[in-house]
Amino acid sequence: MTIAVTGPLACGKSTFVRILGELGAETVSADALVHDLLLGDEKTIRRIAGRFGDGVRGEEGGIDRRALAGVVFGDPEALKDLEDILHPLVREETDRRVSASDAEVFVAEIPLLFEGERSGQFDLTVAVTAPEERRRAWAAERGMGEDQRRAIEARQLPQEEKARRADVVVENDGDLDKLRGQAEGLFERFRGGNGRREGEEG
Ligand SMILES: CC(C)(COP(=O)(O)OP(=O)(O)OC[C@H]1O[C@@H](n2cnc3c(N)ncnc32)[C@H](O)[C@@H]1O)[C@@H](O)C(=O)NCCC(=O)NCCS
Ligand SMILES: Nc1ncnc2c1ncn2[C@@H]1O[C@H](COP(=O)(O)OP(=O)(O)OP(=O)(O)O)[C@@H](O)[C@H]1O
Repeated sequence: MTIAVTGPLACGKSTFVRILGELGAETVSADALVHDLLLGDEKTIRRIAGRFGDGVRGEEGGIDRRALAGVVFGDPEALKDLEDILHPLVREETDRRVSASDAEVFVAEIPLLFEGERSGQFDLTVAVTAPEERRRAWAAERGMGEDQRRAIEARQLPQEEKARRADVVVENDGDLDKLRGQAEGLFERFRGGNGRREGEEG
């Protein structure tokens, strides 16, 4: 069974997917694939430095993500150019991993799942949501400025809309033990190939 997990900025998607991985799912993250490309894929690094200048190069030869974030979050045209470079590569690698997998449960974390119209490729879609003030606090904790947070949110559908489109909604409104319990409950359903239960919240 293939499952796509999405959700807004700092809602706990990666944590939820990590728990599913610990329970036995094979997992992939679009954000992590991007980070790998920016760290070590020479061709991609050259294209991005060519478009955005050597100021976005890091000291170790890869791209400095913080510098690049400063350039693209807040400039929709620049962000689109970056997405045009990265999204086809991320899509290709995700598809390759799904096809190569023989795992009973395969989980892909895709922040722009519904914005990119990719949801039909998966057996089931899950949206993780969290109270807004909590998401803001988590974003601030990781050093993200208000302007950057707003720019990212402007590029994404509101979390209510993501939740409306998803087959299953996981409300991350408690502690980590609660989230683990939610993941365990869903994983048991996924394993039976029985994730889709219309209208029910996870
Ligand atoms: C700008 C970059 C270098 C910043 O890296 P950094 O490590 O600082 O942030 P990170 O990648 O963790 O992203 C922070 C948050 O923004 C979200 N986000 C990232 N890119 C986008 C985007 N194009 N549109 C909307 N949200 C985005 C992420 O899902 C995450 O929630 C990086 O996010 C990037 O290259 N983004 C463009 C590629 C992309 O669209 N990625 C989204 C998944 S494919
Ligand atoms: N239920 C929870 N209780 C306590 N902390 C949590 C909970 N869920 C997530 N967190 C913490 O909140 C932060 C954000 O979570 P996480 O990185 O999983 O979110 P994300 O949606 O993947 O973020 P991003 O949008 O940056 O990719 C992390 O520090 C994580 O440990």
